[in-house]
Amino acid sequence: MSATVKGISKSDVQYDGAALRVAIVHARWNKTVIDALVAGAVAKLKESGVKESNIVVQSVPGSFELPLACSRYVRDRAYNSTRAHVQTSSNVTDLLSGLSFGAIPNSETPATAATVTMPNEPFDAVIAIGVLIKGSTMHFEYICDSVSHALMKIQLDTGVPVIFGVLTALTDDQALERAGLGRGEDKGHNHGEDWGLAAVEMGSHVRRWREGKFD
Ligand SMILES: Nc1c(NC[C@H](O)[C@H](O)[C@H](O)CO)[nH]c(=O)[nH]c1=O
Ligand SMILES: CC(=O)[C@@H](O)COP(=O)(O)O
Repeated sequence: MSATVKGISKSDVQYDGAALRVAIVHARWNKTVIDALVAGAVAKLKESGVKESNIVVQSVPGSFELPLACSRYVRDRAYNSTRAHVQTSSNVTDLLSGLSFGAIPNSETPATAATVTMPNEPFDAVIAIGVLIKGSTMHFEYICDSVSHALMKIQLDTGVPVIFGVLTALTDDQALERAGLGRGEDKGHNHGEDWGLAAVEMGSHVRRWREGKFD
């Protein structure tokens, strides 16, 4: 039996991630697999030159929560970059940008004279990581379908790449093998690595396209 034809081919371009900011939003269901996938993605991001300080990792309860979280990392960051306010007396650390935030000014706590608008660099790509394993009900099907469509909508609506890192496995072994943790002779391949590389490539493409470079 010939080897499978499946799998992604290597890009003939080595994309440089040095200037990129990437968010990884991951679910917490099926932790053993999730942890391997996240580690694989982070490893390839760093190998591609993405600075550790430019990699934000955020967890959510389950895959069903991925779209809302990803939309906030994409939409708020991209559309509300002027809303970021930094006050001298910071009391809240904003995980999104690593800046210390005072309370966002409002009628009770108006912005102080020291409030400044800080550049709030948007993320170049967001990697959504989840592991769905089929159970005995239709819950699996409904989550897989709704989450995949929602993540696609976010990226098309915003133009920010949302890498689909959601495993939709029918068995534990299918999930384990796709994280390089196969229990048989063939350990499988860690798909998280592919997602890290995809984030760097797509983030680089979007930057070039934004500059009008389509060559
Ligand atoms: N069964 C799995 C879930 N289920 C939980 C949902 O994703 C969601 O958190 C809950 O319905 C509350 O809204 N999530 C996974 O990521 N993987 C599963 O296998
Ligand atoms: C993906 C799921 O939600 C699934 O694991 C839940 O299992 P069950 O269908 O047996 O409730």
